[in-house]
Amino acid sequence: MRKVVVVTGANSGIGLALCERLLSKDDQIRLCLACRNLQRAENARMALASSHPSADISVVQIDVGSVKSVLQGAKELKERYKRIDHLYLNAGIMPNPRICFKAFITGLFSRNVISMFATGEGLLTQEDKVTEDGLQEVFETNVFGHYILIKEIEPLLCNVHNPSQVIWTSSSNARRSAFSLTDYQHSQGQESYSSSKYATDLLSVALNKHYNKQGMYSSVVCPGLVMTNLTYGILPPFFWMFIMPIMWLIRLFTNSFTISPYNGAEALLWLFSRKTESLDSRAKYHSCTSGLGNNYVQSYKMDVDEESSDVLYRKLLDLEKQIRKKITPENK
Ligand SMILES: NC(=O)C1=CN([C@@H]2O[C@H](COP(=O)(O)OP(=O)(O)OC[C@H]3O[C@@H](n4cnc5c(N)ncnc54)[C@H](OP(=O)(O)O)[C@@H]3O)[C@@H](O)[C@H]2O)C=CC1
Ligand SMILES: CC(C)=CCC[C@@H](C)[C@H]1CC[C@H]2C3=C(CC[C@]12C)[C@@]1(C)CCC(=O)C[C@@H]1CC3
Repeated sequence: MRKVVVVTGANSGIGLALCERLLSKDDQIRLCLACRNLQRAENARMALASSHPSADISVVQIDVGSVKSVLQGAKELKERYKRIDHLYLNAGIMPNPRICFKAFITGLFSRNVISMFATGEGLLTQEDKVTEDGLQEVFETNVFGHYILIKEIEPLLCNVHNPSQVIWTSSSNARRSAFSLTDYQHSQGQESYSSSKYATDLLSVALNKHYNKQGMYSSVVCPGLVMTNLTYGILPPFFWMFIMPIMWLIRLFTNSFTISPYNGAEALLWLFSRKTESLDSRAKYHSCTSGLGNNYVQSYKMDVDEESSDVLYRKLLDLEKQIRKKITPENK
C-alpha cells in the first residue's frame, strides 16, 4: 500500500525541503501539500514534480488560521483518502518579530551565551492580533488550527492495526515561562511564538495519552535555526548573508545552527521511517548539524508535566465546542 503523507505549510522553507527529501527517499508515497495559498502551493507542486516526474503530488487548500478553512480542507482530505499515514503539522508564523538588542549584548557576555544562540531565549518579542474566529492569530495558526485538523480527520488517522504518525514542527524557543494555562492563547504577553510552541509540546503529550491506544502517535521536532521566510522576517536576507561566516563559527559550539531548510528537515524525515512503538511521547527530536556540516538527530526530554498537558487538552476541547457552535449554529 502506498503511504499517504500530508504536510501543512509545504510551499516554502522547512515544509518544502521536507517534501523534496521525502520524495527522494520514497517516490511511491502519495504526497499532499496542505497550503493556504493555492498559487504558491501549485508552484511548489510543479517544482517537486519536475524533480520527481512519476510521483503522486496533490494540493489541498487549508488555512490553519481559519477554522472554516480547516473544516473544508479536512472534508476534501476525507473524500480523497481512506487513511493518512503521516501528518506533518508544520505551518507556523512569527508575526512582527522584534529583537531585544540589549538582551542580546548582555547575553553575549554571559555564561548562557551558547544557550541564547540555540534557543533565542529572551531575544524576541512579537505583536499578535485577533482572527475572524476571535482567537489569537499565533495560537490559532501554530496550535489550534492543527488541533482541529486532527479532530476532523481522526478516522483517517486512527487504526490500531496500522498506526499513523502526527509530527509537529515545534522549536527550541518553546518555553514554559512564556506559557500560562490561564492565558494559553497568550493574549497578554509579547512572546506568543514561544508560548504557542510550548503549547504544541504539551498538546503532543496529551494526544499520545488519548490516542495511542487508538493507533495514532504524536511527535515533536525542533528543526534548529533555519534560513526561511520566517527568519527573514526577523532580520533581512542580506544581513543573514553578511553574518553567515559568524553563523558557521557558532556552529562549532552549538549543533542547532542547521541553517539550510534541507538540514532543518532532518528530524522530520528521520521520524518518517521510525516504528511508532519506538517513539518517546515526551521527547523532542532535534535536527542537528555539526561544525563540519554533518546532519544527525538528537532527542531531548521536554520540559512538560502530565498535569499541565491534561489541563490544556481539556481547555482545547472546551474551546473546540465553543467554536464549532459559533461556526455551525444549527448544531446547538
Ligand atoms: N526557521 C526556523 O529557524 C524555525 C522554524 N520553525 C518552525 O518551522 C515551521 C516552518 O517554518 P519555516 O519553514 O521556518 O518558515 P516559512 O515561513 O518558510 O514556512 C511557513 C509555512 O507555513 C505556512 N503558513 C503560515 N501561516 C499559515 C496558515 N495560516 N495556514 C496555512 N499555512 C500557513 C506558510 O505559507 P505561506 O507561504 O502562505 O505564508 C509557509 O508555507 C514553523 O512552524 C516554524 O515555527 C521552528 C524552529 C526554527
Ligand atoms: C550573530 C548572530 C547569529 C546573530 C543573530 C541573533 C538572533 C537574531 C538569533 C540568535 C538565535 C536565533 C534563534 C531564532 C531567531 C534568531 C535568533 C534569535 C529562533 C527563535 C527562530 C525561530 C525558532 O523557532 C527558534 C530559533 C532559535 C534561535
